[in-house]
Amino acid sequence: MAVESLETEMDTAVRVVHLASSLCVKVQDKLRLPSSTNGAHVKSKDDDSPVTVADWGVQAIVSWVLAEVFGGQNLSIVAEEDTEALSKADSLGLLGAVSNAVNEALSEAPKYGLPKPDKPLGSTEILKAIGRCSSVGGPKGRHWVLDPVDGTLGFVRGDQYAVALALIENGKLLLGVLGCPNYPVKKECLSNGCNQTVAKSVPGDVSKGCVMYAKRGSGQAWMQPLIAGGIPESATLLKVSSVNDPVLATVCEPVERANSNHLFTAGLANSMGVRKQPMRVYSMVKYAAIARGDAEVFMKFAQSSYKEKIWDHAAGVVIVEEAGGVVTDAGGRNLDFSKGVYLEGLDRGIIACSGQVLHEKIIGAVYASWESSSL
Ligand SMILES: Nc1ncnc2c1ncn2[C@@H]1O[C@H](COP(=O)(O)OS(=O)(=O)O)[C@@H](OP(=O)(O)O)[C@H]1O
Ligand SMILES: [Mg+2]
Ligand SMILES: [Mg+2]
Ligand SMILES: [Mg+2]
Repeated sequence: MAVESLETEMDTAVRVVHLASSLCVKVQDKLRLPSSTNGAHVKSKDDDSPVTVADWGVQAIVSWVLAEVFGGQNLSIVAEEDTEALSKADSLGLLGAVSNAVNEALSEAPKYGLPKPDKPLGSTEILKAIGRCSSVGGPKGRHWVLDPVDGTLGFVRGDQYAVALALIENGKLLLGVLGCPNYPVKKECLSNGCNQTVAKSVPGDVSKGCVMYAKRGSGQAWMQPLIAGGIPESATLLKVSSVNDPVLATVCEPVERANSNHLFTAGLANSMGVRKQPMRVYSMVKYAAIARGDAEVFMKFAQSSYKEKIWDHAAGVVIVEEAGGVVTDAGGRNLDFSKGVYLEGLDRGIIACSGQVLHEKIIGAVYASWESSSL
């Protein structure tokens, strides 16, 4: 496939994910303070999932920066959050906290090679930036796809989460960037496999994280360390694991049983000969783990009533594929980013693998287990 230049798009996306990740680090630090000072930072959505100052804050700065760089007129951003809860009369404190986080981050933007506003953004401008991200994507045109904080549950628990930004054009992925502020460049720096970095964290310390990025068709995926107050000069090339024996493979999956059927994936893993315990990790850090060879398989089988959203996968898929991996649904088909907000037509679940050999074994195990369960 011909590689489009996309220089400004990639450069801006990487820079803004670094900046957004630094905002998240600061907000997550605040969440560790005694409850009297952090109450304003976490809210419950209608489906009981959490949303925080960081989710809205990241959405606001990414939207503002993209509009500055590419012009707001024809900009299409498909993103998770909206302004409803923030616009309520009793949400002034929350909006104030989002405002502070956004303006603090944007004041640092020039250090990241990004524009900053002439004066701090007011509440109206912040709500406008968040609200601008209400595009529904689709099969035509260019759409940015943003999950401002993926794994918000992990985020509020002081654990793994990711900032995920991707670009699709005519339904195809062009690029993806993943900020993983609690996923150190070297996995040995984690205190407990891929989970729980809390023990080693120092407030305000961004050096325990990384940012990954890849351009479709380049055959390359890159990783940079997250550093304080700017962008590092170097990046390292990522490569998926070469392990293709299930006995040696590490399988990762969502932490919450409600998000993926642990029993079913344990059966699949067992039937193909996997021996290691699953690595349960919040967020798209699972894709990051596959891309850089810390794990070989990521499986997610949500309840059949749940529809996967494009922002939960877009950035991770392109990074894993360009690092040499394979991502499909459980029927072996590519994920379809052309149908709007949802991954319409997804066959049962998502399977990301370091290579073809393991992938074929899992698809085979899914068929076998599905057939035997309907006997
Ligand atoms: N019921 C259900 N089933 C499956 N998936 C769901 C469900 N509800 C939500 N979500 C989406 O899952 C995103 C978090 O996925 P994770 O893989 O991080 O799950 S887990 O927190 O580790 O269990 C999470 O992303 P964020 O909201 O960005 O955190 C949701 O988009
Ligand atoms: Mg998400
Ligand atoms: Mg999210
Ligand atoms: Mg959410």
